[in-house]
Amino acid sequence: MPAAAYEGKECVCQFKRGVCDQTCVRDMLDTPFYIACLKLRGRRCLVVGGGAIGLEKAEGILACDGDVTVLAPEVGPELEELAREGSITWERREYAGIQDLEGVFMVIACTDDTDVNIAIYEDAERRAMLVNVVDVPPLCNFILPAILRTGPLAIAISTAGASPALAKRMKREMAEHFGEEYARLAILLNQVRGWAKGTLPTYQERKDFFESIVNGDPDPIALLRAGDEPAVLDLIAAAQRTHTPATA
Ligand SMILES: C[C@@]1(CC(=O)O)c2cc3[nH]c(cc4nc(cc5[nH]c(cc(n2)[C@H]1CCC(=O)O)[C@@](C)(CC(=O)O)[C@@H]5CCC(=O)O)C(CC(=O)O)=C4CCC(=O)O)c(CCC(=O)O)c3CC(=O)O
Ligand SMILES: NC(=O)C1=CN([C@@H]2O[C@H](COP(=O)(O)OP(=O)(O)OC[C@H]3O[C@@H](n4cnc5c(N)ncnc54)[C@H](O)[C@@H]3O)[C@@H](O)[C@H]2O)C=CC1
Repeated sequence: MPAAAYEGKECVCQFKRGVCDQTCVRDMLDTPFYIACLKLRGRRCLVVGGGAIGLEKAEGILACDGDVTVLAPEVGPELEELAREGSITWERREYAGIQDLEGVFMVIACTDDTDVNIAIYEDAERRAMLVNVVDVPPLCNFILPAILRTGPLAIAISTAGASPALAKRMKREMAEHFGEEYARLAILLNQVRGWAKGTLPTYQERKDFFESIVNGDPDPIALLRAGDEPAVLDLIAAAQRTHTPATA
């Protein structure tokens, strides 16, 4: 929806309530986002709200080995099952204040109560921690991109909130271009990282080694696409021979 379409309408983000003045729409496109990959394994992540959106967020965090607590008086059957099997912790009550954020790395708020969502955002900001209130840009200090995952590869697409629908389309199109062969090549190259670090003394030499394979002739991606993994292993072995220092 073009920004002008918000004018004079009830505020979509519900933060300011009342009529939208487009502040958050403008702010988002003016915000340079710092893109990072978070390690959630073993970290406490709190999802407040246990509806369809809460489930989606809990599953996303679980897929990254985060330690998920869902805080909500009512949850859907899937979350109930995840709690029963011990995959998540369900605290069956309402959000009670900043003490609920103690020891928590990241909080995602998806209740259907705007006042609660605002309180969570403000408490989290007071603690300088990560907070995302789903679909409410002014109540997020990080936003979630659309992600295409294949093995160790993750391609994240953000439109800075301009159009999540477009991010989803781009994800589909990326999937057609970047298939399994890229993930396989990443894995094969990871297997020689130890060798490279132990054998090639400088960053420049390691860079030259990896780039000679990735951008090599024959093209390793084309070889993998043709199902010829042995040829890629040969390519890697040949690069190892070429790049090994004479004294090593
Ligand atoms: C800012 C952000 C904050 C955040 O939530 O993190 C945000 C905000 C808002 N989303 C809205 C709408 C929709 N969001 C989706 C879907 C996704 N939204 C996601 C992220 C983000 N959404 C962050 C920015 C991402 C970026 O950088 O582009 C994705 C990528 C990731 C995820 O959520 O995990 C996930 C796709 C995942 C996937 O499938 O891969 C769909 C489509 C659908 O539901 O299928 C629609 C309807 C179509 C449309 O609007 O485009 C609205 C208007 C609400 C309204 O109109 O009421 C707002 C608020 C506003 O615009 O004011
Ligand atoms: N369902 C959808 O497709 C979309 C929903 N949204 C928005 O995301 C939010 C969540 O959506 P749903 O999961 O569908 O909502 P829902 O109504 O199914 O779930 C709301 C959850 O919040 C919990 N909750 C309410 N007050 C609470 C409190 N004080 N403390 C802790 N938990 C509390 C409820 O117990 C429930 O588990 C809503 O604001 C909705 O407008 C946004 C985009 C799409």
